[in-house]
Amino acid sequence: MNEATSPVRLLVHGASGRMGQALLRLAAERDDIAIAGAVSRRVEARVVDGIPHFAATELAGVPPFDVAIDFSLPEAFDAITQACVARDAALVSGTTGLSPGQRQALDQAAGRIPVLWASNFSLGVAVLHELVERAAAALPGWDCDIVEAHHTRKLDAPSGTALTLGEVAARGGAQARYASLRAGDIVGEHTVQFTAAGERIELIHRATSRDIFARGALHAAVRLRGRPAGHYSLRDLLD
Ligand SMILES: NC(=O)C1=CN([C@@H]2O[C@H](COP(=O)(O)OP(=O)(O)OC[C@H]3O[C@@H](n4cnc5c(N)ncnc54)[C@H](OP(=O)(O)O)[C@@H]3O)[C@@H](O)[C@H]2O)C=CC1
Ligand SMILES: O=C(O)C1=N[C@H](C(=O)O)C[C@H](O)C1
Repeated sequence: MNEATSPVRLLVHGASGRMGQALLRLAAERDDIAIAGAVSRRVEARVVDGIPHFAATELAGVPPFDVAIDFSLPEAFDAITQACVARDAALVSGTTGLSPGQRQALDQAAGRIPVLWASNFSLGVAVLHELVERAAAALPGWDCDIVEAHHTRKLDAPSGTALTLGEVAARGGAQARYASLRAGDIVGEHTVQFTAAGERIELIHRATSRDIFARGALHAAVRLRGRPAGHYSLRDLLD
């Protein structure tokens, strides 16, 4: 079996989390992915459903892997980036709340390995980017406000998606303001609102399942394996 036909050996970083659990469940349904290992801050069981689990402190000792998918926390991000560079493996990350220094480190890593970081792995948000840029360019002088709502366990605000939408609006000439709501178990909602005297446009994306993010990340991982070093976007890897 050559690399093109063998399953992608995947390391899931942040495995015990909400996203990590969705990734493990959905990866198990695919025959083009083999889970090489699962990493969390702490481990309670060494092997779960045949998958070896490792604590963050054991990252250097994980089995060989082709791609790591990281949905963890900013404080865990440097270690997985370095581990991917050390193993010459690709990195797919959705961790939000990264510092400017961490974004720079990601750019440096992209000089050595294939890297894809996205604040949102859903197809709907990718399309929302295009709509927001067009609306911002077509509505000079209108107020642009980005309102995001998430579950109460989310640590960063504004959300990574909101900040990216703000960057997209800026490309169209709008300067966005942000508002954040934390309530219940909301998976993730983003409203981009353009307002002028007497009228208003609202562009809304509502995620109701984390599976959409996990599927997007798994899709990216399969398509990133074996590519040259560089910084890739979801668009680069779409079918
Ligand atoms: N880009 C996107 O599409 C999406 C991005 N996200 C982002 O993904 C990240 C994770 O979200 P979510 O799954 O809800 O978070 P959780 O809090 O549910 O999970 C965090 C995970 O990171 C692990 N972790 C914490 N510290 C370390 C460490 N030092 N080393 C290794 N692992 C560590 C935790 O392990 P332990 O349980 O042992 O503490 C846990 O497995 C967030 O930044 C969130 O904003 C979320 C959804 C979609
Ligand atoms: O933490 C989450 O849950 C989410 N985080 C991402 C973000 O910060 O934009 C994506 C999604 O909205 C869910």
